[in-house]
Amino acid sequence: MRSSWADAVENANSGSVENAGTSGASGASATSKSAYVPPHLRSKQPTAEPPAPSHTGPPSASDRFGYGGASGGPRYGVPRSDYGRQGYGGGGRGAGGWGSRSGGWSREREVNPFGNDDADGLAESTFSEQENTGINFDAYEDIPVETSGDNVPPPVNTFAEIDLGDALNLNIRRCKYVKPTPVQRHAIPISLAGRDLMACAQTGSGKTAAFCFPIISGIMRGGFPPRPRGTRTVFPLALILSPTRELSMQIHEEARKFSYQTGVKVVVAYGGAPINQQLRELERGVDILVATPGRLVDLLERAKVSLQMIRFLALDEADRMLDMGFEPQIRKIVEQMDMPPRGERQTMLFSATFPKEIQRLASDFLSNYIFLAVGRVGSSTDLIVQRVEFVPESDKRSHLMDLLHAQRANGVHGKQALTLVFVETKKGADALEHWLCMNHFPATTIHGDRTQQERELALRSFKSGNTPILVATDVAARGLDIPHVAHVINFDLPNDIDDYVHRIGRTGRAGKTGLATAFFNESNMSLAKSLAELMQEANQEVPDWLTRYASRASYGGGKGRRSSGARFGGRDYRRDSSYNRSGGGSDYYGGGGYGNYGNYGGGYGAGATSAWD
Ligand SMILES: Nc1ncnc2c1ncn2[C@@H]1O[C@H](COP(=O)(O)OP(=O)(O)OP(=O)(O)O)[C@@H](O)[C@H]1O
Repeated sequence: MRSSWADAVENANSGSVENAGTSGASGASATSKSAYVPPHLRSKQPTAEPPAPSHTGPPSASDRFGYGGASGGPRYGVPRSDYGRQGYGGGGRGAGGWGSRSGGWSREREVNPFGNDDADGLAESTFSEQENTGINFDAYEDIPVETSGDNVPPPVNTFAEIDLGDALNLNIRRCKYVKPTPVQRHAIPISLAGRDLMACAQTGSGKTAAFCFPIISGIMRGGFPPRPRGTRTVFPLALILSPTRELSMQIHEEARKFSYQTGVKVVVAYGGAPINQQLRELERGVDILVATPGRLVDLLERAKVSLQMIRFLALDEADRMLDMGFEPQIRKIVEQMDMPPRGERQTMLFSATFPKEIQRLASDFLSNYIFLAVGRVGSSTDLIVQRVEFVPESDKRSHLMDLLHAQRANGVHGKQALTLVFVETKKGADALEHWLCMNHFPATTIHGDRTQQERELALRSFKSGNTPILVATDVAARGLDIPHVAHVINFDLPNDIDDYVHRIGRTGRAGKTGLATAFFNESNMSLAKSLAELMQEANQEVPDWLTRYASRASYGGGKGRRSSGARFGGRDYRRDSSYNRSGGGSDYYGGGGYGNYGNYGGGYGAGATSAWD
């Protein structure tokens, strides 16, 4: 087990903030956590006013930041010619904040997403070598990093090396981020240089900030162009898409922290919540729109949102977004509406897993991109101890009970540690929750058949520890950053090894350690080989019986979802000769086309989208 950057951050902060590195969606401070109200329940702007900002206004695009020359490239230099046709009011707000937007958001009214932090004290200090030397990043020194593409910008070691701007730097400090994580070290300079990026890095390694920082900084750097007047359509400058409502909410919360007092306005839109509230929020002004695909398509079809001013497009969990369930919607949003084409916008794709077939598909959306893999593509972090136990179907409940009893006995003051239990079906989730509650284990569920309000309530109750057991379907498998999840139990294993990687990645985040237990039986044979390989790669103890199952050739490969050998490639598909024979389309090593896309089996059947979105 390694210690790492998050532990080191805590040390550097002298333990003053518990679990500073895992503040995540629920807030960088306890104050922001308790003040949280889910977006769909916000019926009006909060009345509580934050203290007036100590500085006078948002940065000017031209004079505030010392961005080196054409790092943003010609993409954002001049407003596109069609802006003039829309009846723009001319003045706009220039590089100004929301105060100058008619009927809009003013920075003075911006709710402090950090709660009552010591902003003034933080403002006085700057990043310094001294702070960073206290951090043990050695654990990551040997992490394999692969980059490919033309003229890859070099990585940085500190935030101070990159000019993200004063306001954003202050927010980074408020988040207690002392030093960039490995993926941030590489991805941020690449994105700041204006390059398209396909980035793969392990779960919990800070990918959200890796795409948010360049977007926020890029918007500030490029200035806030005037938007059309006389229309209720809104024109965001950046779009961040994610597969689940809860993940979109979390990214929104994070992005709001990062963009606090920068003048950049972040709005979220997702399904299952009243659209009118989201429309009102959008009409108050939006620079960065975080959305789930289904709700966005709805907004686009109603002409409430136009994508014609998009400069930045980020797909979080990009492989999931381009898998069968979402790909048509993503294609519609990116290619068939009014979004500037690739090459004109900057596109960033992030995930912990990136099967080569999906890489090929994703390359349709990218232009002369850089591929970045921090750690092996699709690998799990070795901060998570993985255990696999052979448990026949009929014994699963009693086995779970044993685990939970043991955990409770070992817990502080007999308290149950936060435990996330993954099951395959929504019905199975409800049944298990009921059974757990009957047996005096407080549990709740999150799955696609629950109302959005129930889902959010369940998540809050779990995060707070009031209901320390969350039974979930794959809707909670990706991206959710829940501090203190001690144990992930795969009560039912998924069909696909990448889903397993994401599920167990709900623990062992931000450098913290975690435990993952899987119940394996005959129904999981198709996963044996890839599971054994994954565990081996993450230096885990592989039980002999699993090795034996894995060695049986007939069980290899895993339900045809992945072409064999693709998984642990850990590399850019453009370098793989077998993927280049079809030729055409790609702007690097040939490639193009849809490869094995039609072969995708398992995973998410038709109709899954609505449950996710
Ligand atoms: N530079 C940093 N220093 C300390 N903590 C950080 C830093 N960057 C991010 N974090 C924290 O690490 C945690 C994980 O980050 P994040 O949710 O972005 O991971 P991720 O790579 O997107 O994970 P996943 O693959 O599961 O989506 C968060 O709590 C975040 O606040």
